[in-house]
Amino acid sequence: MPIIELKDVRKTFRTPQGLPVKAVDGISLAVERGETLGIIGESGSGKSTLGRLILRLIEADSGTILLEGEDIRALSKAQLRKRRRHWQIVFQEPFASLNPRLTIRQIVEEPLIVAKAYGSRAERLRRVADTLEEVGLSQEFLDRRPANLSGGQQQRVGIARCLVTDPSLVVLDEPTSSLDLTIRASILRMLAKLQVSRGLTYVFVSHDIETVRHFCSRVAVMHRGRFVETGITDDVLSNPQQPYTQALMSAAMPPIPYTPEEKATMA
Ligand SMILES: Nc1ncnc2c1ncn2[C@@H]1O[C@H](COP(=O)(O)OP(=O)(O)OP(=O)(O)O)[C@@H](O)[C@H]1O
Repeated sequence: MPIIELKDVRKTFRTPQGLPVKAVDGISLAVERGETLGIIGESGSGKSTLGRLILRLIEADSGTILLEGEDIRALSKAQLRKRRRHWQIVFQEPFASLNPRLTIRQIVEEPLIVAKAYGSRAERLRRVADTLEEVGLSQEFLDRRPANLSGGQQQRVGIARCLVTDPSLVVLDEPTSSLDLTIRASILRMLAKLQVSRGLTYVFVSHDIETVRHFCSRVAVMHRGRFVETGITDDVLSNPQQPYTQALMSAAMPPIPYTPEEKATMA
């Protein structure tokens, strides 16, 4: 059974002038457990909207969305709140997505409190410390606040907050595009390791073709709310069949200079 299954999912927004924008226009897809599906496309093609629809962070207009076999559009708000801890998202801008008034400990503990399923305070705090360690942040970060962290450290906190509830599926929405190249590589390497150690499934939204090439087993190319091409990443990116993919590739940035060791851990 695929962990994610979408059938003919649609979402139309309205511009301030009232004109319809078909952000997601009839998308069907299946993602198997442990896979990383990359979604690429230019700005405005609908990638982030699709990522949010998959987790029901926004409501679809029509279509079916099954996560682990469960029809999430049919869940009540209360049921969805309970399930949400299994299906998480990491956002592009770590600082904007972290509450500046809270300490790192409070930020990472919050999803555990909301879920009401992780034991006593002591058990929760142990889980927080363990998860922070897993993303490379020592105990000394517990009492700091987001503003006192670097961009890379903030994103590690964002990832810890997402992993602390032990999810099976994570949508990564441009998780490294606000970071410097070297930090980007170390975060991607860590995400790749966590995927293996935790058996995670990733949906990776990105406009960076080279990152997708190294990080994703399969890729879907999105244009105006539709998939124009999907397949094994190497096949699609080495031998694009559709004119849109070819154009996207030729407009791509030069390859990021990953070291051979980084490539090996990200493959
Ligand atoms: N809340 C909203 N209200 C109105 N229009 C929206 C909303 N969210 C997205 N859109 C529009 O839907 C389309 C798809 O946007 P989306 O953010 O999903 O694209 P994207 O491929 O993720 O782009 P980017 O790479 O710039 O984030 C765009 O035309 C966008 O302006």
